[in-house]
Amino acid sequence: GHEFFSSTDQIAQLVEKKKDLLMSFSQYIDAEEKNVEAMKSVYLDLLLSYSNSVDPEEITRDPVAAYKLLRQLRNELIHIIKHIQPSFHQCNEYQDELELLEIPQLKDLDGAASGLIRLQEIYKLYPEDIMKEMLLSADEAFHVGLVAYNEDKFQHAFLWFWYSLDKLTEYSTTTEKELLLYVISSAYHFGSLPVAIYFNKQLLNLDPTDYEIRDQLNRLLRFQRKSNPDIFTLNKESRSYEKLCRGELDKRTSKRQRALSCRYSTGGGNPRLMYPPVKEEVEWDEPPIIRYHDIISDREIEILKNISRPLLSRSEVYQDGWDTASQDHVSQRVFLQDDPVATRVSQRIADATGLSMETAESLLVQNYGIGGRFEPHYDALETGVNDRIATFLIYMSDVEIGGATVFPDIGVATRPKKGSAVFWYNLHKNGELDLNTRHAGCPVLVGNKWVANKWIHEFGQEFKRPCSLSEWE
Ligand SMILES: O=C(O)CCC(=O)C(=O)O
Ligand SMILES: [Fe+2]
Repeated sequence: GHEFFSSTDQIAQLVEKKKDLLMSFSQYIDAEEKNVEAMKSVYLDLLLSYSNSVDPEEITRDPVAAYKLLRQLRNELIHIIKHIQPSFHQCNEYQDELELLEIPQLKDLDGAASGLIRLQEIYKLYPEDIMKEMLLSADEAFHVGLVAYNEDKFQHAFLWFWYSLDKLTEYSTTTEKELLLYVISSAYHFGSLPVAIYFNKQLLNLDPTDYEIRDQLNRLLRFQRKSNPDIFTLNKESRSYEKLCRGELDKRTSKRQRALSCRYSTGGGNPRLMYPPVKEEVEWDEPPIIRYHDIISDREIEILKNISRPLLSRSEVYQDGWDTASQDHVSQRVFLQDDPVATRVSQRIADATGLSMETAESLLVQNYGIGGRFEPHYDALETGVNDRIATFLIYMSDVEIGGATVFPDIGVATRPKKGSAVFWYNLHKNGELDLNTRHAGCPVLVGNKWVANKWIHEFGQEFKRPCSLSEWE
């Protein structure tokens, strides 16, 4: 290396070097200045779009708008980070903030698209029906189509690709050729050769010299069968769970329901219920499903939601020996421990049901996602000892469309009503699982769904709900 003190010429050269460096320095400043200008304009754009935006809770009522917002936010956040990352080393304070900032991942977008597809299946909706309030762009619809395609839901995929084709503009990232290829493949997969052939001809028109596409067309023509299946029969399988979610099949419209009652209860003279008494409504008789109206105030709900918000995490179900996030249960939840409002609510549940909360689980607050749902299940864990004897399910929001709690085996659907709760026993008096208590949370079509569960256990109820050896109770 250089040794500067032993030669004066080396010192002289250093002066030259300083001149070069100053030059580079000045160029660097120019570049930084340009960068700052660019950042300022990006910043102003983003700021403008932020101040223009409406209440996010209002947007997420509509699943399509929620999907769009999630995509847009992901892109914008990436954009911001790309701009400020190079300056990391200069501003240490931002480093922490950036690391804390969690950006939606691609799997979030896929999950959101999957939610839209599930809504379509259950509520029998075409893309146009589900986009009543908000339209998707060609690229957005293409992505939803791809997710459906990867889930082997080719009819839905077809409809989204077809829609996307219609919405294509010069600004779209996806191309007509790519879309047509997917349209053809989807039609082929759900068994409609005439449709596949029709679109293959259209594709060939784009470039009549494309041999691969001509080959594919010839192959399809050879395959062509006489049958002409109806491509518009969406989701033929109609499980009673899904029918109930759509509001079909609810047995309670019958005479049997009219015989059900509504009353004010003071819990057998419980002083805490004398004023105000709880409003009890029998939603179903066998097994009894009781609705308690005005069991929690709007203010209490706001408090519970606010403490839960930062703590929510993806619900997991026990599967193959692991707790895993599942497509069957798209929501986020948190058990609230040691919270004064939760404790007050717990006391009210004890008063209303006459059961002990000593062995109950902490209050579980849940918020559902896009197409959020909970597929049919039992709340009882079938542990044999100290199982979940009963469920107290509090509705912390109204849901405009969808989101009912349904009991497919008895044909009952209970609608969310803010401030009310439904209560039922999961176990017979002999401790056996009551098979009629299988239930599900329907996908939310429009609205935000918040619920809170209190799972009450067997221990401590011996004198409050006497056991019985009878098989019928
Ligand atoms: O959200 C609902 O309606 C049902 C929730 C549920 O069944 C549960 O959390 O166990
Ligand atoms: Fe449940």
